[in-house]
Amino acid sequence: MSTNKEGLTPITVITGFLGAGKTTFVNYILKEQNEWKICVLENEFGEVSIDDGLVAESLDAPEDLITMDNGCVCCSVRGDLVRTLGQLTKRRKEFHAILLETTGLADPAPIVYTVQTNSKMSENYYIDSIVCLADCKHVTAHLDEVKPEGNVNEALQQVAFADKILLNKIDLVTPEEKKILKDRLATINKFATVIETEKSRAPLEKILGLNSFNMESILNYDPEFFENYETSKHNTDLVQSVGIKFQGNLHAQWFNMFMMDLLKERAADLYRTKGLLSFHGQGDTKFVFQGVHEQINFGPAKEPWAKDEVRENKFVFIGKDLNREELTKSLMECLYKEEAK
Ligand SMILES: Nc1nc2c(ncn2[C@@H]2O[C@H](COP(=O)(O)OP(=O)(O)OP(=O)(O)O)[C@@H](O)[C@H]2O)c(=O)[nH]1
Repeated sequence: MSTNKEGLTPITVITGFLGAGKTTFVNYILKEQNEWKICVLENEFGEVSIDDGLVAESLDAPEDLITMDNGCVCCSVRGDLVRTLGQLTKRRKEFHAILLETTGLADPAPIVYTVQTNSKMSENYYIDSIVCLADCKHVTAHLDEVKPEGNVNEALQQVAFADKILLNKIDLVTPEEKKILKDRLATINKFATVIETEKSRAPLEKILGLNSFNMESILNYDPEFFENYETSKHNTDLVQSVGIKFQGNLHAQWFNMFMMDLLKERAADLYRTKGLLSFHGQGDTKFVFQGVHEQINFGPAKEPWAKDEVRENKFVFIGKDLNREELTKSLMECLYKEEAK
């Protein structure tokens, strides 16, 4: 490993707004980087956890994935993150690197603050890099969002604090749109290295083990950083997460119609949708559903339903003004019923 912090364990903090490609990036690293033993800390915004299952499929050992589920890591940073990294101290020398995947609504500032100022953290770990995934198609709208007084714009903070910005999903924009976006990002953060990616596939020699985290550029962005970030300043109440779980097989056509109608009306408000689904007539195939606003990916999971696994459909909707009862009712109506043949 090329690091000047011998003896400490490097942490790569992976940030970026909801659906930008963070989990795709973690999975890509786990597949590409075969020589390193990597520990993944996963923190997901959403009442029902789906990403941990998708990351676990790429790991050799299940104990190398630690899920932090006591809320958003930047809000509970002194609790969950400090405790998790504290417990990991005993095992940390087993690992070449730690990947910390934050939620799409996390402000990286309190995380940086804690690792830099908490002696138990700084005696064992250091931040190697803050990598921000930026979804070329949607990041501008999130950067433009005006937040109520006293609340940070998380998308802006994520870009501002990064030393690497992965301009992801370049397949979804024109060269002109990409140029405008690059110029915009440079007005927020002119220090970060920008790497264009599709499916988060950045050359890893440009990402890992470079000790590229730069406190100076952060202080340049926010000279009062150490006074400002003892507590988190984002408000997750502005965005709702509705998690729904139920057993049974879905009717493919009814579910498709439900999703199409929902997106037609609510794509702008629906930041993120995720699901693990069981369909009638599809045998043991487990389906994964991934949506970012109007952009939907749908297909079979890598692993089918296991023999003794309960076939529970799981959905997460993250966005504004979501109605839990309505969503639950509409989804339950998509269940296949014998008499509906
Ligand atoms: N078209 C396109 N889709 C992509 C690209 N990269 C990732 N995706 C898709 O975008 C969706 C979201 O990707 P994730 O990796 O789950 O995003 P995330 O940032 O982890 O999402 P959250 O954890 O919910 O914040 C998935 O359906 C991915 O397959 C890309 O370069 N192009």
